[in-house]
Amino acid sequence: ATVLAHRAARTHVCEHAYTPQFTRQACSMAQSLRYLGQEEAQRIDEELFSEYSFSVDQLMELAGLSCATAVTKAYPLQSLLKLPPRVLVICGPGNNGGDGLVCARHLRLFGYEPAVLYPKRPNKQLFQNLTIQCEKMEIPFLSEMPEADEVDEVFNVVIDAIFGFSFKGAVREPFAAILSTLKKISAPIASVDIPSGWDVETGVSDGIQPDLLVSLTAPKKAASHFQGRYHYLGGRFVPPALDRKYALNLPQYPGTECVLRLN
Ligand SMILES: NC(=O)C1=CN([C@@H]2O[C@H](COP(=O)(O)OP(=O)(O)OC[C@H]3O[C@@H](n4cnc5c(N)ncnc54)[C@H](OP(=O)(O)O)[C@@H]3O)[C@@H](O)[C@H]2O)[C@@H](O)CC1
Ligand SMILES: [K+]
Repeated sequence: ATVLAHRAARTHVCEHAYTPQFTRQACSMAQSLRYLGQEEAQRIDEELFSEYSFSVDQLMELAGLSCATAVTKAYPLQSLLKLPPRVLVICGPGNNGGDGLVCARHLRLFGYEPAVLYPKRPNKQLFQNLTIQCEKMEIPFLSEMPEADEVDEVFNVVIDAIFGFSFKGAVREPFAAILSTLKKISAPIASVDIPSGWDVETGVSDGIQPDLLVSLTAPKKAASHFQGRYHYLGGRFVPPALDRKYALNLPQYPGTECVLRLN
């Protein structure tokens, strides 16, 4: 809780910060950005669809765009050492994987050269559409996970869109082998919503260690264990009433930005 309060104190935009009645610290503590448990994250997700009538496609598009934007800010094209500017996007079987496909498409539009690994594809129209969109953008799909040294040789960044807030239990194949390769690479890992393989609330001690984490809607509790350089908040689609109901205390995004750096 101390870590979270500290992070929030550093990042929260506080309208009372400069008035004499409130010290910056007291005000930030009262309005800390909340880190969500697994069930709460799933409930909010469900409510966005049922009560607020969003479609999955809509929110996934905004989530994936946030991820591509955060990647672009953390690893600008001109800073990349390996050319062409290839990034590997690994997509899992749920909506986190869908965010990854959207992210790949936007990264292509931003000038990167993404390649996608999508080993377990759900039989749903949404994911088929996202796959076709990537193919039409001339994004290659890999047939297998490259070895760790090959990843380091070819790719500047690896996007981890394997599991999100619905992950539970021990990792099953083929993702266990993929995650064990990711633990060996030195290229930076950018995780979408949760570092894959981490318990959504408690994290893990021996898991992958992403360099960038993009928390969508609001950070999940595991994010308090994140040790990487860049933590962004994305998914700028939360209606104010939902923010109030769950006391999310979402910070103000700057201007028209779709991401906000938390640390
Ligand atoms: N409101 C928001 O914030 C929005 C959130 N969005 C995104 O949605 C994400 C949540 O998506 P989600 O609910 O589809 O689940 P997700 O985490 O992708 O994985 C489920 C899949 O993983 C599998 N699986 C589970 N455990 C496993 C294991 N141990 N080992 C192996 N497999 C395992 C499981 O398989 P099953 O158990 O069904 O066999 C299932 O197929 C969220 O994090 C965010 O990125 C945006 O798109 C839109 C707005
Ligand atoms: K992930």
